[in-house]
Amino acid sequence: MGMDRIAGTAVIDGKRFAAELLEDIKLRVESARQRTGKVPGLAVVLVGSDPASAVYVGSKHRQTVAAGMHSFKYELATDTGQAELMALIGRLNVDPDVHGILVQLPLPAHLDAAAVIQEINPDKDVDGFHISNAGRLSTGQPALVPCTPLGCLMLLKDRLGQSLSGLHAVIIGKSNIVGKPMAQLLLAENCTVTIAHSRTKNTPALCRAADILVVAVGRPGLVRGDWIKPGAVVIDVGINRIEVDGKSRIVGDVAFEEAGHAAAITPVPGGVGPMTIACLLSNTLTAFCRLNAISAD
Ligand SMILES: Nc1nc2c(c(=O)[nH]1)N[C@@H](CN(C=O)c1ccc(C(=O)N[C@@H](CCC(=O)O)C(=O)O)cc1)CN2
Repeated sequence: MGMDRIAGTAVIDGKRFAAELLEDIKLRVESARQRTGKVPGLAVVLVGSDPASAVYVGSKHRQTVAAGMHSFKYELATDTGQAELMALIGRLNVDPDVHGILVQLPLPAHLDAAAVIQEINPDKDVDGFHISNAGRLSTGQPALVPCTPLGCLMLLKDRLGQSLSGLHAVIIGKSNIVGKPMAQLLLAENCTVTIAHSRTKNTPALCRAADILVVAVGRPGLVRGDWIKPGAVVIDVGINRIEVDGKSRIVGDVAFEEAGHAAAITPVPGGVGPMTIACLLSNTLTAFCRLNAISAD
């Protein structure tokens, strides 16, 4: 995978990696279609009018179609009730043309997001958020894995070679959709894993010992340059929208311009974000193949 450099640091081109992955997925979708006569279908449910969510759902729809899959988009009003949303999921669970289901997060505050996630058939849970998939991941069983951590792992393995064994990985953030599954994935790679969070007292010191640093907090520029161990690989999951000179831009959780002594770092935008969507399509193909009892190759 191609990488540019800032000073001595390689910039990990997640956008390019994701594009290459999507080309591979497109070929595998066509192979699956030839073998089964069916096309993988992804259902995306958007509730409300959050602008960022609308951008991401639009991108998921376009890339699903570009990969040769069927995309089913459901746009529900902000005041949609819990029962109505649960009923839609129930219909999608048994729809033979739907192999992947996701409900875009965050949901409006009146909705019980945990219950919504639990309503999804685990075999169609292409976000990998269902308790069944989270439990399978934590116990080393085959599971649908959350898209962002899966994409981060792909970038790390591409950068560090296929073995991460023995490396010290520090993850800042303990969310169910990134931090916790990221820790499980790196533990499965035989990393020594530390999870730091808002109550951790010595986060900068922990980071300075990290060979791999994954930051998933949602605070712009939280990680300063002197938190980064020389030669470390930094994965910035942050997507923070800020105003600079009256213009809106997206920045990560790491002070990118201070990370010159890292061996490599993902940019924001153009790093982890595109991998999230590529891994969603990979998960949808995986779910399709399992539901149709064929190999994913
Ligand atoms: N049901 C889910 N909801 C959310 C998830 C998820 O995995 N499943 N993750 C995030 C949002 N997200 C996907 O939904 C996502 C975020 C960012 C990107 C991305 O490509 N970002 C670009 C910049 C795009 C922009 O201009 O904002 C980049 O980083 O280069 C893709 C998907 C929360 N919700």
